[in-house]
Amino acid sequence: MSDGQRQGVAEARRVVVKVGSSSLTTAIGGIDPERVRELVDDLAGVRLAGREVVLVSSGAIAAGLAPLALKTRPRDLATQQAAASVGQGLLMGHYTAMFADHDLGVGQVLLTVGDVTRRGNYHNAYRTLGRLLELGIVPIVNENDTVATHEIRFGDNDRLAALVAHLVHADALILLSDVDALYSSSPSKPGARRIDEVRSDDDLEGVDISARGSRIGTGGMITKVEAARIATSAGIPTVLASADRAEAALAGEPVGTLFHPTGKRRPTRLLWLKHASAARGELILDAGAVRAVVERKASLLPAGVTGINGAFTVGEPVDLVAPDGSVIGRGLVNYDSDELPGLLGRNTADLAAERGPGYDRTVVHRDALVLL
Ligand SMILES: Nc1ncnc2c1ncn2[C@@H]1O[C@H](COP(=O)(O)OP(=O)(O)O)[C@@H](O)[C@H]1O
Ligand SMILES: N[C@@H](CCC(=O)OP(=O)(O)O)C(=O)O
Repeated sequence: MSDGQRQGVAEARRVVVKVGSSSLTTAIGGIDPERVRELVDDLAGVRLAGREVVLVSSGAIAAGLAPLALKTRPRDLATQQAAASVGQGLLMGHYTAMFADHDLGVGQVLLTVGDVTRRGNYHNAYRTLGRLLELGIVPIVNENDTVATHEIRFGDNDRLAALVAHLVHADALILLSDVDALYSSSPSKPGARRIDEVRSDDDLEGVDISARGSRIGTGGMITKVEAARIATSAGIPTVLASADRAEAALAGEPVGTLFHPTGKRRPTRLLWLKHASAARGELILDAGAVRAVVERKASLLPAGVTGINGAFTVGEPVDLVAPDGSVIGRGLVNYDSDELPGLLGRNTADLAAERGPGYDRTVVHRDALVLL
């Protein structure tokens, strides 16, 4: 079974590979060209063997530190963004030159949460990545750090990579880091045990992933395990391995930790909605609306909404809240928050007769809604 999954990784036609800052930079920050070259050589080999590769690369902020004479990763968002702005170009410069040595072209794709939660932007991102792959280009994805604010940040590229893997219908996700596998506790602790395979959440019980990662990386092991859970829940096998074993991991050799698929592929946009979106507000439902949405999988109509919180516009994610305060789902709302108060509790036919045909629309359509 595990050999089968490794075989699946080896045969994956389309792979998303994520590499962390700590695997691309020197201990004091700044790009380490040798490490970038080793990675590029491995990925180019895979690409030239006919497989499609999407690289999700961190390292923009780390690469921008030295040129700005910063000794450590800045705490404030504006300076992080400035560092990312300087570093992203440097990083792409290295990738462009090094892939060109293999006669391969690269394309930069910078994404924000909104790009993958709003219907139009999401299709756009999907189309662009698909076209780049058709053209034989290696897309290099990062978060668009220079414009992302706290509210609209993914914050970590591990989760972004899992969502990109789902977006491009990847057959495997490879998370490369400075650690060679998942351990039962921080590998620096005595007695930490290597975990070769994770088949379900049960295998993660008692595993301590709380220790902070490298000084250069952001998420540590928490975001990697979360990314693996997102990808495997959507049917994508995931391997966590050391960056210097990229070739072996992609060849399906027994390196790192293999996370087995736990679920099946689901409509892509809804996965984004659940894992990548921060709710911009809340809709408070009455008991009948909760039953309709949860049991009958119906759309939410104005008649079942008793109140709203927050400020949001059409197409943004909102939480659906039951009368007892529990969040039952998340959906993309069809009205602006300032329009809704006058519509609450009203019947759609009456609203349409009174205000015009546009007012017979749902507040959240069932196709744009996930239950939590
Ligand atoms: N249970 C664990 N198993 C493996 N590594 C762990 C664990 N808990 C914490 N870590 C830490 O997570 C680090 C990787 O995270 P991070 O530095 O953010 O990497 P990256 O820059 O590749 O995203 C490892 O170097 C390790 O010290
Ligand atoms: N977008 C940021 C990376 C954020 C991040 O997740 O970093 P890491 O934990 O090193 O994968 C950058 O390029 O610096």
